[in-house]
Amino acid sequence: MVGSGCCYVREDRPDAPGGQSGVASREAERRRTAAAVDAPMFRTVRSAIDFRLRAPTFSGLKSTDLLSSSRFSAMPSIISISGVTKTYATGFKALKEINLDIERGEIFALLGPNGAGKTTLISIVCGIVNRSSGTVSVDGHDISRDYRAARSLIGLVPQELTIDAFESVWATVNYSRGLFGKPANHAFVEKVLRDLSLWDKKDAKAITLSGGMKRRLMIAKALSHEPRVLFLDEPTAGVDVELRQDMWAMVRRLREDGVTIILTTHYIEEAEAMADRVGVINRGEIVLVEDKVQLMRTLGRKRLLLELRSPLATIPETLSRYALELSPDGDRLTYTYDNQSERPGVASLLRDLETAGVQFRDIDTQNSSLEEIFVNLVRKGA
Ligand SMILES: Nc1ncnc2c1ncn2[C@@H]1O[C@H](COP(=O)(O)OP(=O)(O)OP(=O)(O)O)[C@@H](O)[C@H]1O
Repeated sequence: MVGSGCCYVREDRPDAPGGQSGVASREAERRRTAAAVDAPMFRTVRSAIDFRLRAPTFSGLKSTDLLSSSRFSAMPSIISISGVTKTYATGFKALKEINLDIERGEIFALLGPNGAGKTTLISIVCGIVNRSSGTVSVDGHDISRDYRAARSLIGLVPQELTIDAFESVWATVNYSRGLFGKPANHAFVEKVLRDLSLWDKKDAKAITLSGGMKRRLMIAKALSHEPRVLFLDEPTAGVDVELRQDMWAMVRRLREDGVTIILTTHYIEEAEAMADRVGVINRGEIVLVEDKVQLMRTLGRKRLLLELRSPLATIPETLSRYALELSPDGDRLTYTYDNQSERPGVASLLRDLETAGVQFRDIDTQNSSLEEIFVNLVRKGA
């Protein structure tokens, strides 16, 4: 998970043994943040902003599919990641030559199994982790040479809660805005709190908020300095279904306001519900970047379910070319086919069923979910 960022450093809790007072704690956070924002550039690298779509090729897709899949390709990318690698001090290669462009105004879901490198990649873009090689730019600002400008465009919502328990909602968000050197703007902060349904809690101390409200407060904090890009690391981990849907709606509203959103999630349904594009990372490599709708069309499978009038003991020999599955009770036949497959079609199956004397009382089709596609991709790359 994304760890504590430069502006989300873990605060010393006043209630912790030996903890600081709220004021001292805020002062410590201010100093740490200022130090991080002023930190000398990690390394000077030549900016290599490349506005071409650089989706990696995937065996199941034609390059034309990839090129045509981007609804945003006419606009310059807001984040451009080029040849980024990361080798940790242990010698572990967490990222291997990552090339990825995030398009302006999109919701991009970065999916991958545990340890795939999602957090490492996000942390590099946010300037929390140093890359070993490669370049990253945010809206044209190189994250090394132009760190302040790049960082000020980014809001980061880490998975861990990093809020001062004894501070009010109002103070938390206004203070966070100040950390980025932005002048006070109470009207803006009010709008953020209203949009996140936190306005009636503005005077409440963070400790009195529910888990879901705390999570929304983290988002308000991340939005306080009016970033153009919002990173959400597992935004709905441990959040109930109703709140999850509220958060999805909120993220969509942010996108309508022109904020680009990059989200990591283990809930594939979340990516399916929200993302414009999906990137899959596995073992430090991006194995796929694709428009979600296109992905589901191209890699998705369909299933034809036939409820039989009378159970079958075995599948008739004349139907063997269809690779049908018979349910254990013999009541149902399932025919799975790729959307783009050259296998015999449904019409010929229905004809052959009739010839074989197999009658059915109901028929249904199902599309495979993004989850199935994801599991297949990760398994292939394993
Ligand atoms: N500081 C570190 N030193 C050495 N290895 C690290 C360090 N941080 C992360 N790694 C390793 O790098 C790999 C990628 O970790 P990362 O946290 O980026 O994965 P992730 O995709 O975010 O995983 P998860 O979904 O579990 O959060 C993992 O194998 C992890 O153990």
